[in-house]
Amino acid sequence: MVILTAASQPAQHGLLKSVVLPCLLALLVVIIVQQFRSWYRLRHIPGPFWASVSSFWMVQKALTGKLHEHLRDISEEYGPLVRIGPNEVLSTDPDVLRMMSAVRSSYTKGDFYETGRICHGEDNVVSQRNEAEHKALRAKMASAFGGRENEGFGFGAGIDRQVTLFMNLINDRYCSTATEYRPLQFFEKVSFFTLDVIGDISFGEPFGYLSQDQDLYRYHEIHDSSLPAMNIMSTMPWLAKYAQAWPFSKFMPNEHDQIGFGRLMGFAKSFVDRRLQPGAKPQKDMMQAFINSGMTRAELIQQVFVQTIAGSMTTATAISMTMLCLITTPAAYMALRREIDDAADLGKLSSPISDSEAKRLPYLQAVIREGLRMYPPTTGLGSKQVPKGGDIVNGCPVPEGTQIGTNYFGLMRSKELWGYDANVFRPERWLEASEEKYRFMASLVELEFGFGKYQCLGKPIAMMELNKVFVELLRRFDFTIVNPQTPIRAWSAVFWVASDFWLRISRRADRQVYYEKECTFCCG
Ligand code: HEM
Repeated sequence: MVILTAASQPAQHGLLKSVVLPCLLALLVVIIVQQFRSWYRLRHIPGPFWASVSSFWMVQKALTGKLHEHLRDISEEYGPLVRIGPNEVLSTDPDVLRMMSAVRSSYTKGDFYETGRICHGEDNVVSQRNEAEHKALRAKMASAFGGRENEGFGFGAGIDRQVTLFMNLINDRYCSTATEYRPLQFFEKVSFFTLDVIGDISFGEPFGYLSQDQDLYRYHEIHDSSLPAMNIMSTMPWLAKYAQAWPFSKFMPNEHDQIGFGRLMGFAKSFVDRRLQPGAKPQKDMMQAFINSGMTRAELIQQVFVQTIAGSMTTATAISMTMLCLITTPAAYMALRREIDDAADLGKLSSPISDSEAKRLPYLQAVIREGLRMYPPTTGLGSKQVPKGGDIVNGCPVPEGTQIGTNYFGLMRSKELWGYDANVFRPERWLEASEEKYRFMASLVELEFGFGKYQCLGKPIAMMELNKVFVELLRRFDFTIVNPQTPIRAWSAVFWVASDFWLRISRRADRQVYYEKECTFCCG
């Protein structure tokens, strides 16, 4: 036995020397050549060295939850076109962003959008990278997002119902007094509101977050805990393909789960099947408009996910972060409250305020735009792919296949575009601007919703929610931050993940009129 082992050692050595080592060496050479070629392709685009040779630079920054800040810093250091990965560059030039997404642009959605696929093998409007199919799908969705389909149905009515429920929830459960302390985690309740708006206008009834006042199916908990993985995949989108394939797909949410995204899948399938049943009564909601425009069962199911995920946390972020800015900027807070009170005293405000009334309040409009500017709700790169033949961007040749991403946070905090006080929440900047400058600034903030052929379809819905919610909050309540040293915990992972935004809320002593109504919650 001993003799045999000893005899086999030289043979093993020989095998190692003649086959394994040369193979390893060849592999190493291939990797080095590949790395060199990938570095060489974009060598002329400035950026941090480690980012030019490996994706780990971005992964490491993403893991800090502050990728948006790191990207802003390097844009300031290197200019409008920066290399952030072996095949990835970052643009914070608004003209380049518009050019890439323009309706006739030959740029396409980049690898980043692989992470927008929710079910293995099924694309949705976000993840669909085939231009013709994306265009066809958007066309089918247009009438529903226009809000005009189905007589008597519009987004306004649904948002009004949910805004009223939201105000009632605060009034009945979370108003503190001298003898009672009832703090509220504002971000959580706002996301209950935005989810129920989506349920109401899309599926004909709210999910029930506001009426039950709890994180149904642990949706938020699971949403928040799944974002870090999505964040990493968004910096290395090829990972998404593996994560969605066997055996990893076994660990993905599935429709039989009782909680989280899996629960949403189960809901989506059974909801769509109910609506497609022969003889099902047509409803007055977006889903009906999707059905009427000929969307297939698979497309409808995917749309339930997109609607719920894309439409809820984004708007919840815009509302929460703007409230944070308002409460911590007393001059702005009081100016907005004065505008609301004056309009109410003159009988110019319905309850809830209508969209057109809100558009006539200049300070409110300034606050909404300034809030969006301070904290753009999406922080993902949203990379687009350079078309065949390459392109010249900011004077730099960029070869075909390169991924050009953006960072709205960097764009909105650019001192070059916004001035030396770009980091300050100052709604007055909108009122001081000339008409031309206002239009320019507004067009920059609108970029946060994407542009052209990829522009956010839900923008009118989000804007209507923003137009209503601040007025209804400020006309009724006073707000105090519970933890002045850390008012909120927020980090970015494609979207924002926020928690611990604790507020003490009390009824305004000088405006009693809104409380003379039935209590919806505690009194049943
Ligand atoms: C403040 C709130 C919101 C912001 C900032 C926002 C932002 C965005 C952005 C940046 C995109 C991607 C653009 C691109 O790919 O270049 C997008 C796409 C999309 N959003 Fe929104 N969104 C918001 C609210 C909503 C709402 C409320 C809904 C639906 C009810 C919605 C539905 C969609 C859909 C369906 C797409 C895919 C469009 C496509 O790929 O053609 N969004 N949004």
